[in-house]
Amino acid sequence: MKLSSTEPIKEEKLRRTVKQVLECDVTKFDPLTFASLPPADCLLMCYSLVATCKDLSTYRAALRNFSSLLKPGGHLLMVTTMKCSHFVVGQHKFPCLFLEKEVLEEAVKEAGYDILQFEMSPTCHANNLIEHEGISYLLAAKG
Ligand SMILES: C[S@@+](CC[C@H](N)C(=O)[O-])C[C@H]1O[C@@H](n2cnc3c(N)ncnc32)[C@H](O)[C@@H]1O
Repeated sequence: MKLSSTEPIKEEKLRRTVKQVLECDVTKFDPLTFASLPPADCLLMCYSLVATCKDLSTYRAALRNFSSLLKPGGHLLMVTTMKCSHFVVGQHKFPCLFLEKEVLEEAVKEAGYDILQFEMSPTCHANNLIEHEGISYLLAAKG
């Protein structure tokens, strides 16, 4: 992979900004088992829940568990591969939760959020390691 000339600067900035790395298990009612943090202003979830949850009820529960880390009025920013059936890592093929826009929005609302913005990009990852139809960007506020 070729890095752009701004990558070292971005990496340095990120390393300065990140203060702590914590273990998190979204399948647990209390996802940060070994730590206690004040409620966050913002949560960022990228490509994780569809890869982690085997069905919709697990997905809904994980979203609720994860959201317990956010303060009321705080923001959730979620990036999701849409209509994804599987992804490949090395020799292994993993199933992915197949999500459509309406189902995703319903799950987010059910977890106690007001959706502020939802955008779909038809852009797909340019390789055959993942089968999907676009990427969604969702911004929501916790009620
Ligand atoms: C497809 S990767 C996305 C990684 C990263 N967020 C990114 O954007 O590149 C899915 C991630 O979900 C994490 N994961 C799997 N099970 C999890 C769980 N129960 N709780 C929290 N994260 C989990 C994996 O460790 C992995 O990093």
